[in-house]
Formats: sequence, structure tokens, C-alpha cells
Amino acid sequence: MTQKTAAIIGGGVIGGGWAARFLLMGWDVRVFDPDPEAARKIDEVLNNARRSLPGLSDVALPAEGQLSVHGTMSAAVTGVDWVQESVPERLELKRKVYQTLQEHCPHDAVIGSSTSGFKPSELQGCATRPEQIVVAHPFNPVYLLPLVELVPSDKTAPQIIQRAKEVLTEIGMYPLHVRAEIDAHIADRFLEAVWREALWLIKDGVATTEEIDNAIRYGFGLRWAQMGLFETYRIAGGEAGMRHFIEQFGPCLEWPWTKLMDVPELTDDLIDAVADQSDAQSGMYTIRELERARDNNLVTILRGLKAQDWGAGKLLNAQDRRVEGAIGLPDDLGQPIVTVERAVPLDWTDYNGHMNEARYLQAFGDATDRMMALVGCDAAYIATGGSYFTAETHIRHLDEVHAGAVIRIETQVLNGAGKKMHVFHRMYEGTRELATGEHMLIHVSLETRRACEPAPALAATLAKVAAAHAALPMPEGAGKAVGVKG
Ligand SMILES: NC(=O)C1=CN([C@@H]2O[C@H](COP(=O)(O)OP(=O)(O)OC[C@H]3O[C@@H](n4cnc5c(N)ncnc54)[C@H](O)[C@@H]3O)[C@@H](O)[C@H]2O)C=CC1
Ligand SMILES: C[N+](C)(C)CC(=O)CC(=O)[O-]
Repeated sequence: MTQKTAAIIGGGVIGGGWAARFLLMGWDVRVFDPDPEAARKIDEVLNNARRSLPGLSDVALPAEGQLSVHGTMSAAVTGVDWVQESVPERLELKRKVYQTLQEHCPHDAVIGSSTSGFKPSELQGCATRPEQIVVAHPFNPVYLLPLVELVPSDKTAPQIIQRAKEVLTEIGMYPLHVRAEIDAHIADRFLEAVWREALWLIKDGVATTEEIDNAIRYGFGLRWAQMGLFETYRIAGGEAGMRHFIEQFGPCLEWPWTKLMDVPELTDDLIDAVADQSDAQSGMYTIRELERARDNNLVTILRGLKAQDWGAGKLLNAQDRRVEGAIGLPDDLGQPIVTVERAVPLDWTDYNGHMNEARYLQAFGDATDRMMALVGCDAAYIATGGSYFTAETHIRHLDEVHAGAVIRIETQVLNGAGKKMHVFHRMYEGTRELATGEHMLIHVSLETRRACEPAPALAATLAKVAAAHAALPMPEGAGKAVGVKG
């Protein structure tokens, strides 16, 4: 596969997030930003991304790409596959940037704009090749949140839209094709309405910033994160569903519950109230601390959604399957088999700042599942009523490991005769051995819940692997129990 390169024009909050996502998905990234502090700021965003994003995946991501910072826009955009403009939200500045970058970037590169509000036709105003430009509006933090609103104008070329969808999917995002050009696209139109009502509540002295945040995060924010608005309210309509819900509650939209289209005047007093209340609510944390808390929470929520294969979690599972490709036994059975290669997720770490002991068993359990699938005890086999149960486990913790580190588990089959599958896993970070896990599994009938012989094809494959692994040295630590001195 040829190495792909993205140019990030404007490396602030959003440009830095794009840079991190492209890099961690294996792309090379070139940045142009006149701010002398840009490289340092991107580095900080990248560090946050390195500890959080890789652990969203249950398989190894591609090797991180190369980051370079350039003194001119031409050096940044020459020969790239994707240009992401993330300069401040000023139309004249954005238009000027397109004029310069189109003098140097390839004609078939996608030019995405992070703009929160401008329509693509406004951005294309004085561009040399308007057909190359599309709005690709992300959400902060770009390296964790999958949504990108992809907004073309009628001048945007269909092949640019198609290519943009492919690339965004490849880097783990969800391109939502916005079919009509409107100010602020879909999501920000929605968010601005929430924001406007929040400002009214503060201005009228009804609620503080903290009370408003609590109203969101203890209640409907949790619902929105997994079902959005309509699916949530479909359930609220009871068994009669959405039609009943909208007939019952629709009329209240006409009642004076909200200020609706009136925008509160942004007076100095209102700005002071919002800023002071926010300081009282969150001023004890630095922005970096808040970013880390946000990332920890997002990773935990997203991994929960993965376990349910729902919403954004379903998207992440599909991404894992794409990255992983086909699963099969390696041709060379003369070596232990790599059964897990993944980063340590943030929610696997504990109060000691390293991977929690329970997660070692989880990782070894995943390695065992993979070994089972490799010898033929996969989902299709289990559906026929046979499987393995673990009868005994012995884990040795040899060294610690931290969030974001890539761990690899190599598995040796010590015995694969009859009902038994005896495996020995070794966990590494690079060449550093972190732990070993020894497990005895017994083949069972899922109907009787009792031990029974595996199907002949499974037994034969397992025996073949066990015979090949028998030529390997017995691993250090195999067969050991917890020692008791004196
Ligand atoms: N901050 C947010 O929550 C979100 C912002 N956006 C959009 O992303 C864009 C960027 O916003 P932020 O990253 O928040 O702003 P920011 O102020 O953090 O970053 C803008 C960066 O652009 C650089 N810059 C200024 N002029 C430049 C030029 N001529 N060439 C290259 N770089 C230049 C600045 O030095 C700065 O580092 C805006 O269009 C905004 O609407 C989109 C989604 C969310
Ligand atoms: C405040 N904002 C309009 C720039 C926000 C966005 O565009 C999206 C987000 O991340 O909330």
C-alpha cells in the first residue's frame, strides 16, 4: 500500500485533532501554521490522542505516520492526497487560503474545510477549482469522535465526495453526507439551539452553568449519546411508538416553554455571568486536565457501546474488522502464534496508573478466543453446540504496562489431545515480556454442559498445531503454581 499524506492548514484545536487522527491511522501529516507555538500545541494534542485513540480499537492500528511542520503552504500541500483547512472562522481568510493552496496541491486531492458554519458554495467563492472543495466538519476531539459532516455544493465533483467518504471511513470516521447546504450544517444548527436556550436560562437567573451541565449529563445527554433524539422519543411513546409520542407532545412545541427564535443579547453582564459561573464550576482544573477527563470518559463510553455493538460502537467494531482483514492459521506453525495485537485502552488502567490485573485475564481470554477460532472453534462451530470452557488459569505478572502501549500475545499450544486444550500465552510490549497466562480448557457440549470430544475437523487442526508446537522449548514458567516459602 502506498503511503498517504494529509496536509493540515491551521494547527489549532481542530487542526491538531485532525493531525492526530490521520497520524495514528498511519498517514503522514504535514502542517502549515504561522503560529510559532503551533508545533508545541500539536504535540500536546498528539500526546492526548496517543493515550486514548489506539485503545478504542481491539486490533493493532497501522504504524503511526510521520509528522512534519512546514514554513510555507506550498511545501505542506505539494503532492498530498488530502488537504484539511482548519484556519479561524473568517470567510475572507479561508478564501485566501484556498487560492494559495490550489496553486500548489494536486488537482485530484480532496480539500476539506473544518468550517462550523460556512456553506461550501461560500468557501468556493473565488477558488480556482471549486469542484475540489467540500466541507468536512468534525467534532472536538477530532481524534475520538467519529462524526464528520460532509457538505458538498452543487459544484463539488462527485468523485471528490466519493473519495472523501472513502478516506474518512478509512480513518475511522462517520461521514454524514449533508444533502442541503445550510448555515451551520445539521449538528451545529441543533447545538446552537441548545446553546441559545442555555444562555437564556443563565440570563434569566434560572440556572447556573453547572446546573445546566448537570441537567444534560445526568439525564438526556446519556440518552442522546447512544440513541439520539428520535429513537429515544420513539421509546417514550410507549408501545404505540413515535406516532403516539408526536401526537401527544408535538403540540407543546407551540406553548411558551422556550424562547425559541429570540436570541439573548450577548451583553458584558451575560458574558461575565457565563465566564464567572464556569470558573466557579471548573476553574480548579487546567484545560489539559479537563481534556484528559473528557477523553477518559469518551473512551469508556465508546468501549461500552462497542460491547453492545450499537451506534458509534458498531462503527468502531466495523472499523476493527476492516483493519484486521481475514483470520487464518499462519503457514509457519513452528513458532508461537500471535493471537492478540492491540493498544491498552484507557479504561483498562487503574489507580496505580497501569493496566489493571483483571485486564491481563481479559487480554489472555481474547488470545484464547482467537486460538479457539484459529483451530476451528469459531462462531459457526459454537452454533453447532460445541465449545471450550476454561477449567484452570495461572497468570504471572512480570512487568507493568500503560495506556496506549501496544501489547502482543504469542500463544503456544502445550496439549491438544482429546477434550483438552492446554495453552500458554506470553504477553509483550515490543521485546519486553509483561506477563504469562497458562490455561486449561475442556471441550464441552453446550447442550449437556458436560465434557465431550471435539468434532473431528477441530480435533485434527488442534492436534496439528500442538504437534508443531511440541518441537518448541517448554516455556519458562509453564506448569508453575504460586510458590509458598518456608
Ligand atoms: N473549536 C471547535 O470546537 C471547532 C472548530 N471548528 C472549525 O475549525 C476551524 C478552526 O477552529 P479552531 O481550531 O477552533 O481554531 P484555533 O484558533 O484553535 O486554530 C486556528 C489555527 O489557524 C492558524 N492560522 C491562522 N491563520 C492561518 C493561515 N493563514 N494559514 C494557516 N494557519 C493559520 C492559527 O495560528 C491557529 O493555530 C474553524 O473553521 C472552526 O469553525 C470545527 C469544529 C469544532
Ligand atoms: C463551537 N463550534 C460551533 C465551533 C462547535 C463545532 O463546530 C462542533 C463541536 O465540536 O461542538
